[in-house]
Amino acid sequence: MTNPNQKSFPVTWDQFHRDSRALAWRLAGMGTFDAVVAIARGGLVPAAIVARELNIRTVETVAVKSYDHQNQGGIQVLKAISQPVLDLARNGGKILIVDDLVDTGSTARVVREMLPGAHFATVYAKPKGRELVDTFITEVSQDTWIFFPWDLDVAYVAPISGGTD
Ligand SMILES: O=P(O)(O)OC[C@H]1O[C@H](OP(=O)(O)OP(=O)(O)O)[C@H](O)[C@@H]1O
Ligand SMILES: O=c1[nH]c(=O)c2nc[nH]c2[nH]1
Ligand SMILES: [Mg+2]
Repeated sequence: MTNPNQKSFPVTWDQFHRDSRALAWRLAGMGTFDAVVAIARGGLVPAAIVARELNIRTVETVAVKSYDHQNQGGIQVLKAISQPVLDLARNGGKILIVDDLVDTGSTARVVREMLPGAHFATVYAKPKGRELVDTFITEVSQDTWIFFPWDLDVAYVAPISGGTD
């Protein structure tokens, strides 16, 4: 569960939609993208929102897993980028890679190697990985854990004063 040494940054669906739209607005000023590559699973939601806003119809996925709960393990590529999208990139197509966040940058580093000329965008960024991202919306400190709406439920919370109700 939650690491007590970390700050917590819970994000609602509403806020995530707003922040993803803000990312789309920022990207809209950067020309036309020929395809979006979502880093599954976390990148699927912002990629769908950005693709809708920017009218990008070619949507590809790459599946990379680096965390079990909040523990980082080795990077595993579970699904590679399809050949037609790699060919598009090789022939000069403009590719947008989208993920929900960059933390240590391990995931970003691996996916960037697959598509060296692509534009890498995330909604949130932590300092260690920030340099690997071309465009992001909100930075949080390295000791913050971002809780995404798909990992949350509505639940009781104890009062700040420490009482029980
Ligand atoms: O910068 P890093 O330290 O690599 O961390 C960031 C990555 O970690 C999370 O994915 P995770 O591997 O947990 O898989 P998920 O997207 O399926 O939740 C998140 O969605 C990013 O892809
Ligand atoms: O839900 C998540 N929140 C985070 O802050 C994070 N960092 C890496 N992977 C993460 N997943
Ligand atoms: Mg991920």
